[in-house]
Amino acid sequence: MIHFPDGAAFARALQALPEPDEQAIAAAAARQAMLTKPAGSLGRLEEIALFMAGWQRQERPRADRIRAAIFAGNHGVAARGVSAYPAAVTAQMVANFRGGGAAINALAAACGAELSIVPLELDRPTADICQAPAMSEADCLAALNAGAAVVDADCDLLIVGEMGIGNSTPAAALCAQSFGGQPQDWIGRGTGVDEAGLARKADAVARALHRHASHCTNAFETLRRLGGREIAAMAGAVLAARLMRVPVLLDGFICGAAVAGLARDNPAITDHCIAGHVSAEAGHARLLHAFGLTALLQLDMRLGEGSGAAVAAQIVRSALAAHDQMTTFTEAAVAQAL
Ligand SMILES: O=C(O)c1ccc[n+]([C@@H]2O[C@H](COP(=O)([O-])O)[C@@H](O)[C@H]2O)c1
Ligand SMILES: Cc1cc2nc[nH]c2cc1C
Repeated sequence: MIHFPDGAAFARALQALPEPDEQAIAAAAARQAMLTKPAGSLGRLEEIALFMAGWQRQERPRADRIRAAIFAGNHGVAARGVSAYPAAVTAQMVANFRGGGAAINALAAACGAELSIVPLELDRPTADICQAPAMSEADCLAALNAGAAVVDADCDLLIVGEMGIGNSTPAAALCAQSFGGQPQDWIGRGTGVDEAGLARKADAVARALHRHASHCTNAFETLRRLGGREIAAMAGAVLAARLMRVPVLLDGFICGAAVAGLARDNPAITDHCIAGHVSAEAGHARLLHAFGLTALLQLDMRLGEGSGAAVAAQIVRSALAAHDQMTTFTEAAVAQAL
Protein backbone atom coordinates (compact mmCIF):
# COMPACT_ATOMS: atom_id res chain seq x y z
CA MET A 1 0.00 0.00 0.00
CA ILE A 2 1.20 3.50 -0.80
CA HIS A 3 1.57 5.87 2.16
CA PHE A 4 2.99 9.39 2.06
CA PRO A 5 4.75 10.08 5.38
CA ASP A 6 4.86 13.83 4.74
CA GLY A 7 4.26 16.50 2.12
CA ALA A 8 7.83 16.19 0.86
CA ALA A 9 7.37 12.46 0.16
CA PHE A 10 4.18 13.28 -1.72
CA ALA A 11 6.04 15.92 -3.77
CA ARG A 12 8.85 13.47 -4.57
CA ALA A 13 6.38 10.81 -5.68
CA LEU A 14 4.71 13.33 -8.01
CA GLN A 15 8.08 13.99 -9.65
CA ALA A 16 8.92 10.29 -10.16
CA LEU A 17 5.94 8.97 -12.11
CA PRO A 18 6.29 5.57 -13.77
CA GLU A 19 5.68 5.32 -17.52
CA PRO A 20 3.54 2.78 -19.40
CA ASP A 21 5.17 -0.39 -20.75
CA GLU A 22 5.97 0.30 -24.41
CA GLN A 23 6.58 -3.39 -25.12
CA ALA A 24 3.10 -4.32 -23.93
CA ILE A 25 1.64 -1.51 -26.06
CA ALA A 26 3.54 -2.79 -29.09
CA ALA A 27 2.35 -6.37 -28.44
CA ALA A 28 -1.26 -5.18 -28.09
CA ALA A 29 -0.96 -3.11 -31.29
CA ALA A 30 0.42 -6.13 -33.13
CA ARG A 31 -2.51 -8.22 -31.91
CA GLN A 32 -4.98 -5.50 -32.91
CA ALA A 33 -3.55 -5.48 -36.43
CA MET A 34 -4.40 -9.19 -36.74
CA LEU A 35 -8.01 -8.96 -35.54
CA THR A 36 -10.86 -9.39 -38.03
CA LYS A 37 -11.68 -5.73 -38.74
CA PRO A 38 -10.40 -3.03 -41.07
CA ALA A 39 -7.36 -1.34 -39.48
CA GLY A 40 -8.45 1.37 -37.05
CA SER A 41 -12.16 0.60 -37.45
CA LEU A 42 -12.81 0.31 -33.71
CA GLY A 43 -11.64 3.90 -33.32
CA ARG A 44 -11.11 4.98 -29.74
CA LEU A 45 -11.85 1.47 -28.50
CA GLU A 46 -8.51 0.52 -30.00
CA GLU A 47 -6.76 3.41 -28.23
CA ILE A 48 -8.33 2.35 -24.95
CA ALA A 49 -7.09 -1.22 -25.36
CA LEU A 50 -3.54 0.01 -26.01
CA PHE A 51 -3.71 2.45 -23.09
CA MET A 52 -4.84 -0.33 -20.74
CA ALA A 53 -2.18 -2.71 -22.12
CA GLY A 54 0.54 -0.16 -21.39
CA TRP A 55 -0.46 0.44 -17.79
CA GLN A 56 -1.29 -3.18 -17.00
CA ARG A 57 1.86 -4.32 -18.79
CA GLN A 58 0.08 -7.07 -20.69
CA GLU A 59 -0.94 -7.67 -24.30
CA ARG A 60 -4.51 -8.55 -23.28
CA PRO A 61 -5.53 -6.16 -20.51
CA ARG A 62 -8.46 -6.89 -18.19
CA ALA A 63 -11.29 -4.90 -16.61
CA ASP A 64 -12.49 -7.65 -14.26
CA ARG A 65 -11.55 -5.98 -11.00
CA ILE A 66 -12.82 -2.42 -11.09
CA ARG A 67 -12.83 -0.42 -7.88
CA ALA A 68 -15.01 2.70 -7.55
CA ALA A 69 -13.76 4.79 -4.61
CA ILE A 70 -16.14 7.56 -3.56
CA PHE A 71 -14.76 10.09 -1.07
CA ALA A 72 -16.97 12.44 0.92
CA GLY A 73 -16.09 15.67 2.69
CA ASN A 74 -17.72 18.78 4.09
CA HIS A 75 -16.72 22.35 3.35
CA GLY A 76 -16.65 25.50 5.45
CA VAL A 77 -17.25 27.56 2.33
CA ALA A 78 -20.70 25.96 2.02
CA ALA A 79 -21.88 28.40 4.72
CA ARG A 80 -21.55 31.17 2.09
CA GLY A 81 -24.60 29.91 0.20
CA VAL A 82 -22.66 28.46 -2.72
CA SER A 83 -24.74 25.26 -3.06
CA ALA A 84 -28.41 24.61 -3.80
CA TYR A 85 -28.49 21.99 -1.00
CA PRO A 86 -27.74 22.01 2.74
CA ALA A 87 -24.40 20.60 3.93
CA ALA A 88 -26.25 17.88 5.85
CA VAL A 89 -26.87 16.16 2.49
CA THR A 90 -23.24 15.00 2.36
CA ALA A 91 -23.66 12.67 5.34
CA GLN A 92 -27.19 11.73 4.28
CA MET A 93 -25.91 10.66 0.87
CA VAL A 94 -23.11 8.64 2.48
CA ALA A 95 -25.85 6.77 4.36
CA ASN A 96 -27.66 6.35 1.04
CA PHE A 97 -24.48 4.96 -0.60
CA ARG A 98 -24.18 2.50 2.27
CA GLY A 99 -27.82 1.56 1.96
CA GLY A 100 -27.34 0.86 -1.75
CA GLY A 101 -29.88 3.39 -3.02
CA ALA A 102 -27.78 6.03 -4.80
CA ALA A 103 -27.07 6.33 -8.52
CA ILE A 104 -23.52 5.10 -8.01
CA ASN A 105 -24.75 1.91 -6.37
CA ALA A 106 -26.76 1.06 -9.49
CA LEU A 107 -24.10 2.25 -11.95
CA ALA A 108 -21.20 0.51 -10.16
CA ALA A 109 -23.19 -2.73 -10.14
CA ALA A 110 -23.98 -2.27 -13.83
CA CYS A 111 -20.29 -2.00 -14.77
CA GLY A 112 -19.14 -4.66 -12.30
CA ALA A 113 -17.26 -2.26 -10.01
CA GLU A 114 -16.74 -2.84 -6.31
CA LEU A 115 -17.62 0.27 -4.30
CA SER A 116 -15.55 1.80 -1.52
CA ILE A 117 -17.31 4.60 0.35
CA VAL A 118 -14.86 6.78 2.26
CA PRO A 119 -16.37 9.57 4.40
CA LEU A 120 -13.70 11.94 5.70
CA GLU A 121 -14.48 13.60 9.02
CA LEU A 122 -17.89 14.85 7.92
CA ASP A 123 -18.51 16.32 11.38
CA ARG A 124 -15.45 18.51 10.99
CA PRO A 125 -15.88 20.64 7.85
CA THR A 126 -12.79 22.22 6.34
CA ALA A 127 -12.16 25.90 7.04
CA ASP A 128 -13.77 28.50 4.77
CA ILE A 129 -11.17 28.93 2.00
CA CYS A 130 -12.03 32.64 1.81
CA GLN A 131 -10.63 33.05 5.31
CA ALA A 132 -8.03 30.36 5.95
CA PRO A 133 -6.38 27.31 4.41
CA ALA A 134 -9.01 24.59 4.02
CA MET A 135 -6.89 22.12 5.99
CA SER A 136 -3.92 21.88 8.31
CA GLU A 137 -0.89 20.03 6.94
CA ALA A 138 -1.77 17.01 9.06
CA ASP A 139 -5.39 16.99 7.84
CA CYS A 140 -4.34 17.30 4.21
CA LEU A 141 -1.81 14.50 4.56
CA ALA A 142 -4.41 12.29 6.25
CA ALA A 143 -6.82 12.91 3.39
CA LEU A 144 -4.18 12.19 0.73
CA ASN A 145 -3.34 8.94 2.51
CA ALA A 146 -7.01 7.97 2.87
CA GLY A 147 -7.14 8.23 -0.91
CA ALA A 148 -3.93 6.30 -1.45
CA ALA A 149 -5.18 3.54 0.85
CA VAL A 150 -8.04 2.50 -1.47
CA VAL A 151 -5.68 1.52 -4.27
CA ASP A 152 -4.32 -1.99 -4.48
CA ALA A 153 -1.94 -3.28 -7.10
CA ASP A 154 -4.24 -6.02 -8.42
CA CYS A 155 -6.97 -3.53 -9.32
CA ASP A 156 -7.51 -3.44 -13.12
CA LEU A 157 -9.12 -0.01 -13.21
CA LEU A 158 -9.83 2.64 -10.57
CA ILE A 159 -12.84 4.94 -10.66
CA VAL A 160 -12.55 8.02 -8.44
CA GLY A 161 -15.58 10.00 -7.39
CA GLU A 162 -16.79 12.34 -4.67
CA MET A 163 -19.66 13.69 -2.64
CA GLY A 164 -19.40 17.02 -0.86
CA ILE A 165 -21.96 19.79 -0.69
CA GLY A 166 -20.26 23.03 -1.76
CA ASN A 167 -17.26 21.33 -3.35
CA SER A 168 -17.69 22.80 -6.83
CA THR A 169 -16.48 26.11 -5.34
CA PRO A 170 -13.07 24.90 -4.05
CA ALA A 171 -12.84 22.88 -7.28
CA ALA A 172 -13.18 26.10 -9.30
CA ALA A 173 -10.54 27.77 -7.13
CA LEU A 174 -8.14 24.87 -7.70
CA CYS A 175 -8.65 25.06 -11.46
CA ALA A 176 -8.11 28.82 -11.54
CA GLN A 177 -4.99 28.47 -9.42
CA SER A 178 -3.59 25.65 -11.57
CA PHE A 179 -4.52 26.88 -15.04
CA GLY A 180 -5.19 30.61 -14.69
CA GLY A 181 -8.27 32.50 -15.89
CA GLN A 182 -10.98 34.29 -13.99
CA PRO A 183 -13.31 32.77 -11.36
CA GLN A 184 -16.14 33.12 -13.92
CA ASP A 185 -14.26 30.78 -16.25
CA TRP A 186 -14.38 27.96 -13.73
CA ILE A 187 -17.58 28.32 -11.74
CA GLY A 188 -20.88 26.71 -12.73
CA ARG A 189 -24.29 25.85 -11.36
CA GLY A 190 -23.08 22.86 -9.31
CA THR A 191 -26.14 21.24 -7.74
CA GLY A 192 -28.27 23.95 -9.37
CA VAL A 193 -27.65 27.39 -7.82
CA ASP A 194 -29.47 30.44 -9.19
CA GLU A 195 -27.84 33.65 -10.47
CA ALA A 196 -27.33 34.98 -6.95
CA GLY A 197 -25.70 31.71 -5.91
CA LEU A 198 -23.44 31.87 -8.96
CA ALA A 199 -22.38 35.40 -7.98
CA ARG A 200 -21.59 34.15 -4.46
CA LYS A 201 -19.45 31.39 -5.96
CA ALA A 202 -17.51 33.88 -8.11
CA ASP A 203 -16.98 36.06 -5.07
CA ALA A 204 -15.83 33.12 -2.92
CA VAL A 205 -13.36 31.92 -5.56
CA ALA A 206 -11.96 35.45 -6.00
CA ARG A 207 -11.55 35.85 -2.23
CA ALA A 208 -9.89 32.47 -1.87
CA LEU A 209 -7.43 33.17 -4.68
CA HIS A 210 -6.66 36.61 -3.29
CA ARG A 211 -5.86 35.07 0.10
CA HIS A 212 -3.95 31.96 -0.98
CA ALA A 213 -2.56 32.32 -4.52
CA SER A 214 0.88 33.57 -3.51
CA HIS A 215 1.25 30.65 -1.03
CA CYS A 216 0.26 27.94 -3.50
CA THR A 217 3.84 27.13 -4.45
CA ASN A 218 3.39 23.39 -4.86
CA ALA A 219 0.67 20.76 -5.28
CA PHE A 220 0.44 19.88 -1.59
CA GLU A 221 0.05 23.49 -0.53
CA THR A 222 -2.47 24.15 -3.32
CA LEU A 223 -4.65 21.18 -2.29
CA ARG A 224 -4.29 22.04 1.38
CA ARG A 225 -5.28 25.68 1.00
CA LEU A 226 -7.92 25.55 -1.75
CA GLY A 227 -9.15 21.96 -1.71
CA GLY A 228 -11.03 19.81 0.73
CA ARG A 229 -10.68 16.38 2.26
CA GLU A 230 -12.45 14.43 -0.49
CA ILE A 231 -10.57 16.45 -3.12
CA ALA A 232 -7.18 15.72 -1.53
CA ALA A 233 -8.20 12.07 -1.16
CA MET A 234 -8.95 11.84 -4.89
CA ALA A 235 -5.55 13.41 -5.61
CA GLY A 236 -3.89 10.86 -3.31
CA ALA A 237 -5.75 8.00 -4.98
CA VAL A 238 -4.80 9.14 -8.50
CA LEU A 239 -1.13 9.50 -7.53
CA ALA A 240 -1.05 6.16 -5.67
CA ALA A 241 -2.71 4.47 -8.64
CA ARG A 242 0.00 5.85 -10.90
CA LEU A 243 2.75 4.56 -8.61
CA MET A 244 1.11 1.10 -8.83
CA ARG A 245 0.45 1.48 -12.58
CA VAL A 246 -3.30 1.19 -12.07
CA PRO A 247 -5.21 3.05 -14.81
CA VAL A 248 -7.80 5.58 -13.62
CA LEU A 249 -11.19 6.63 -14.97
CA LEU A 250 -11.87 10.21 -13.96
CA ASP A 251 -15.39 11.38 -13.19
CA GLY A 252 -16.61 14.98 -13.36
CA PHE A 253 -15.47 18.51 -12.60
CA ILE A 254 -14.57 18.09 -8.93
CA CYS A 255 -12.66 14.89 -9.60
CA GLY A 256 -10.80 16.66 -12.40
CA ALA A 257 -10.05 19.63 -10.16
CA ALA A 258 -8.29 17.30 -7.71
CA VAL A 259 -5.97 16.26 -10.54
CA ALA A 260 -5.56 19.92 -11.57
CA GLY A 261 -4.02 20.43 -8.13
CA LEU A 262 -1.34 17.91 -9.12
CA ALA A 263 -0.97 18.78 -12.80
CA ARG A 264 0.73 22.10 -12.32
CA ASP A 265 3.66 20.36 -10.62
CA ASN A 266 3.71 17.50 -13.13
CA PRO A 267 1.42 17.63 -16.18
CA ALA A 268 2.24 13.95 -16.87
CA ILE A 269 -0.02 13.00 -13.94
CA THR A 270 -2.94 12.59 -16.37
CA ASP A 271 -1.09 10.05 -18.54
CA HIS A 272 -2.66 7.07 -16.72
CA CYS A 273 -6.09 8.73 -16.67
CA ILE A 274 -9.05 8.48 -19.01
CA ALA A 275 -11.67 11.23 -18.78
CA GLY A 276 -14.83 9.17 -18.38
CA HIS A 277 -17.16 11.96 -19.34
CA VAL A 278 -17.40 15.71 -19.69
CA SER A 279 -19.96 16.91 -17.20
CA ALA A 280 -22.47 19.71 -17.61
CA GLU A 281 -20.57 21.80 -15.04
CA ALA A 282 -19.38 24.85 -16.99
CA GLY A 283 -15.67 24.54 -16.18
CA HIS A 284 -15.25 20.86 -16.93
CA ALA A 285 -14.80 21.13 -20.71
CA ARG A 286 -12.20 23.87 -20.13
CA LEU A 287 -10.43 21.69 -17.60
CA LEU A 288 -10.27 18.65 -19.88
CA HIS A 289 -8.93 20.91 -22.63
CA ALA A 290 -6.23 22.15 -20.25
CA PHE A 291 -5.31 18.51 -19.52
CA GLY A 292 -5.34 17.65 -23.23
CA LEU A 293 -7.91 14.91 -22.53
CA THR A 294 -10.96 14.06 -24.64
CA ALA A 295 -13.84 12.61 -22.66
CA LEU A 296 -15.31 9.26 -23.64
CA LEU A 297 -18.87 10.44 -23.04
CA GLN A 298 -20.91 13.62 -23.04
CA LEU A 299 -24.24 12.81 -21.42
CA ASP A 300 -25.00 16.16 -19.72
CA MET A 301 -24.52 14.46 -16.35
CA ARG A 302 -23.55 16.61 -13.35
CA LEU A 303 -24.09 14.29 -10.45
CA GLY A 304 -20.58 13.46 -9.27
CA GLU A 305 -20.19 10.40 -6.98
CA GLY A 306 -18.25 8.61 -9.74
CA SER A 307 -21.41 8.19 -11.80
CA GLY A 308 -20.08 9.36 -15.18
CA ALA A 309 -16.92 7.30 -14.80
CA ALA A 310 -18.99 4.22 -13.95
CA VAL A 311 -20.97 4.62 -17.17
CA ALA A 312 -17.71 5.12 -19.09
CA ALA A 313 -16.32 1.92 -17.55
CA GLN A 314 -18.79 0.05 -19.77
CA ILE A 315 -16.97 1.50 -22.79
CA VAL A 316 -13.61 0.37 -21.39
CA ARG A 317 -15.01 -3.10 -20.80
CA SER A 318 -16.33 -3.19 -24.37
CA ALA A 319 -12.93 -2.11 -25.73
CA LEU A 320 -11.15 -4.85 -23.81
CA ALA A 321 -13.76 -7.49 -24.67
CA ALA A 322 -13.24 -6.86 -28.39
CA HIS A 323 -9.46 -6.79 -27.99
CA ASP A 324 -9.45 -10.06 -26.05
CA GLN A 325 -12.17 -12.09 -27.72
CA MET A 326 -11.99 -11.31 -31.46
CA THR A 327 -10.43 -13.85 -33.79
CA THR A 328 -7.50 -13.08 -36.05
CA PHE A 329 -7.69 -13.00 -39.86
CA THR A 330 -5.74 -16.28 -39.94
CA GLU A 331 -7.90 -18.05 -37.32
CA ALA A 332 -11.11 -17.07 -39.10
CA ALA A 333 -9.75 -17.49 -42.64
CA VAL A 334 -10.71 -13.94 -43.57
CA ALA A 335 -8.71 -12.22 -46.33
CA GLN A 336 -6.59 -9.25 -45.27
CA ALA A 337 -6.45 -5.77 -46.84
CA LEU A 338 -5.22 -5.60 -50.46
O1 LIG B 1 -19.17 15.81 -11.27
C1 LIG B 1 -19.54 16.96 -11.59
O2 LIG B 1 -19.14 17.51 -12.60
C2 LIG B 1 -20.50 17.67 -10.66
C3 LIG B 1 -21.07 18.86 -11.07
C4 LIG B 1 -21.95 19.49 -10.22
C5 LIG B 1 -22.24 18.96 -8.96
N1 LIG B 1 -21.66 17.80 -8.58
C6 LIG B 1 -21.95 17.22 -7.23
O3 LIG B 1 -22.70 18.17 -6.50
C7 LIG B 1 -21.99 18.57 -5.32
C8 LIG B 1 -21.29 19.86 -5.60
O4 LIG B 1 -22.19 20.85 -6.01
P1 LIG B 1 -22.36 22.17 -5.10
O5 LIG B 1 -23.43 22.96 -5.80
O6 LIG B 1 -22.83 21.67 -3.75
O7 LIG B 1 -21.04 22.83 -5.09
C9 LIG B 1 -21.00 17.46 -5.05
O8 LIG B 1 -21.58 16.50 -4.19
C10 LIG B 1 -20.74 16.87 -6.42
O9 LIG B 1 -20.59 15.47 -6.35
C11 LIG B 1 -20.81 17.15 -9.40
C1 LIG C 1 -28.98 14.58 -3.57
C2 LIG C 1 -27.53 14.80 -3.99
C3 LIG C 1 -26.77 13.68 -4.42
C4 LIG C 1 -25.45 13.88 -4.81
N1 LIG C 1 -24.49 13.06 -5.27
C5 LIG C 1 -23.39 13.74 -5.49
N2 LIG C 1 -23.61 15.01 -5.20
C6 LIG C 1 -24.88 15.16 -4.78
C7 LIG C 1 -25.62 16.27 -4.35
C8 LIG C 1 -26.95 16.08 -3.96
C9 LIG C 1 -27.73 17.27 -3.51
